Amino acid sequence: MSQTDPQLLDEINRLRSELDDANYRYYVLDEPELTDTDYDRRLRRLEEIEQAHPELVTVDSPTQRVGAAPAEGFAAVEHAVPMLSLDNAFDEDKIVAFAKRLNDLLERSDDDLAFCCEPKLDGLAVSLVYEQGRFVSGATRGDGRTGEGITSNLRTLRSIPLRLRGREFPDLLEVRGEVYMSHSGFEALNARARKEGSKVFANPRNAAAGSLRQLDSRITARRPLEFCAYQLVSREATSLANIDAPHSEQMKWLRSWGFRTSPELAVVKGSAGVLDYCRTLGEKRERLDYDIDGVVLKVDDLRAQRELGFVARAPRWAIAFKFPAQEQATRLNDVEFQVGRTGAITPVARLEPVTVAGVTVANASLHNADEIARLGVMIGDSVVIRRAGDVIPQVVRVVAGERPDDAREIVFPDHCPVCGSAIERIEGGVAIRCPAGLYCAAQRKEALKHFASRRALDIDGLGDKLIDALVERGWVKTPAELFALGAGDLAELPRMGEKSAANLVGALERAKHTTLPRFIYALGIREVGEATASNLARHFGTLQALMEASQEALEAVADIGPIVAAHIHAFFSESHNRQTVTQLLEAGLNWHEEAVDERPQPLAGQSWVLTGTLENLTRDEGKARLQALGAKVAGSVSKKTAAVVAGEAAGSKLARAEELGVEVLDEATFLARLDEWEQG
Ligand SMILES: NC(=O)c1ccc[n+]([C@@H]2O[C@H](COP(=O)([O-])OP(=O)(O)OC[C@H]3O[C@@H](n4cnc5c(N)ncnc54)[C@H](O)[C@@H]3O)[C@@H](O)[C@H]2O)c1
Ligand SMILES: [Zn+2]
Repeated sequence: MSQTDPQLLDEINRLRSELDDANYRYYVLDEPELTDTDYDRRLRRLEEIEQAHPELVTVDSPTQRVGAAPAEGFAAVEHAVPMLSLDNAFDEDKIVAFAKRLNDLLERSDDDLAFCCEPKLDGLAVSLVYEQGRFVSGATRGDGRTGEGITSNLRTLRSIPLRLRGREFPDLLEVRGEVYMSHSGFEALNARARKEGSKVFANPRNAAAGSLRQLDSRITARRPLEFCAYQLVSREATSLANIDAPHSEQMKWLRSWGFRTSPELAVVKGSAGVLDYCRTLGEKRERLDYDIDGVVLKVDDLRAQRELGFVARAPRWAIAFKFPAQEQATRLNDVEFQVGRTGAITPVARLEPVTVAGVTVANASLHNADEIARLGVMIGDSVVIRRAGDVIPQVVRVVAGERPDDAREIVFPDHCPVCGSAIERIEGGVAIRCPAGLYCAAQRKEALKHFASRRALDIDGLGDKLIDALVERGWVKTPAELFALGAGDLAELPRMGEKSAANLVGALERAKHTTLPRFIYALGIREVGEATASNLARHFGTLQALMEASQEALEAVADIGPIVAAHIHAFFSESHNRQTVTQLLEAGLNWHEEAVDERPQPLAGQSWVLTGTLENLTRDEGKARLQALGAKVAGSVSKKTAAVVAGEAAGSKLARAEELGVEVLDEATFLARLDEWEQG
């Protein structure tokens, strides 16, 4: 036996220990550190060396094994038929070579073998066992021979039938498939986690694995997991005519028994058909609402499958064509703060451009300060970026051990990077925003659209497109400038004749005479809707008094809590906003300050309760109309309640009202009374 190069032995040992480590992190902890690309590169290198030196292959080498041993805490479940991995093809040549190899083994002369192609879902493999059509046990793949018993967790997935449909199923049946999480489910789960400060997952695969391998199945039940079946493993004689039916046929049986199978499944001929399928699905990948990392192609003919058999860790009759990875590592060059259309300020990562799943990525979202703290990221770090479908690329983690000496802390601004207004901190200081909606260039369009809208200043003819054009031309920077527009200028805009220009000038002139509630609402103060604007106007009487109100004074207003009070206070504390108000008054906006108090308040001092579903108006509208008449709207019924409005399917509140003898109005009576009161 020849002497083996000690350096090569070193490399083998290092690769094996790195891969063992990566497997443990990936399959057991659901917290990989390597990107899949780095993992695959190491595995391929090890395979290469072992191929050249077969004498160095050991049974426990990562090239010979599947997954990782089951984690503690779960019952070990032995698989009757081992659950294997798949061989990979990273380029088209390898597909052609694969088809050729099979044709040689099967002694076929033409490249026209039928393959069943399916997306390779990026989740985790599970096995489900059915006895007499009932789901009796389910397990993860584990190390291929022994998996983790997770029956009660799997029972919570709605796409796993607990009883099979129809009758033509074997008495003992094993079905395999992938448990995964859709992009939308994943985004929703992470958004909730960010809000609650709980664990944020790096990608849908980790989220699916972490959710499924919970010791408490109530947690699994709340996670948006799906199951897609991809293999029938029958363990027993069956009443079905031909258990050797092609794989694609068996997928149809699974569907008839109530399983979901991939809608993309197709049977194609030869390597040309496969490559065609892979290219088409590759283009479609972007539009799917779930992660796929490639295409699995399986020989469709079961007898041929049996003839081909298996190698150490994978069947010989199937291969996975891998798409470009959705995660890549790159350098974080800088962090900039972007002001959104509605004033939310978000940190954006400026990256060393990197190709992720076929697209160059130079920016990624960092969400907020909490997310940055969670990631522990600094400028200069090497970070892993993930891009999937049309979701904005995300920074999912920092690559450990690669922080340069000159790495810098990410510092949040205290002034808006666009307009310089003092920043407002909301939601416990996690989110920040620029409160100068009508002043800030980043928010100009949205703020003006709101300002001109029907329930605000109601400027007839000033639609969204027109506002976009005015802002883009730089003609209108502040709302006051709207009132300086001349008919001559306006007539030059696209789709504006002289007549409509003159009409708009007239509408602007009319809009100057408004009411205080409309004016307050038009300012676009965060969380100040129409009802709150009316309450503020009624409470303070004048704009001046509102602008000078302290936080406590604001909290004393009906239905205003500390958060809304803080928004209002921050708004009027910002000098740019005060300047906007002054400019509007100078432009001629006016109202009768007393007008608000002149409205009748026949329900002053009364407490009302709305319950059930109303047909002709929303709860909020009902509430706003009652408040405008002076009533308070409460959430529970007591002896002091003046009346209860009971809509469709009213429950305990209606019962309580009846018990206390409180007056109950149905919707029709309520609407009729409202009309009467409002007309005075
Ligand atoms: N980043 C890391 O540290 C790390 C560690 C371990 C593994 N990995 C990743 O996992 C891959 C290896 O994982 P693997 O051993 O699970 O094998 P695999 O992902 O290459 O293929 C086998 C698996 O494919 C899945 N699959 C999806 N759709 C299928 C279909 N239609 N038919 C059959 N199977 C289908 C099943 O879960 C099956 O177990 C690596 O290539 C790497 O990308 C990454
Ligand atoms: Zn700003």
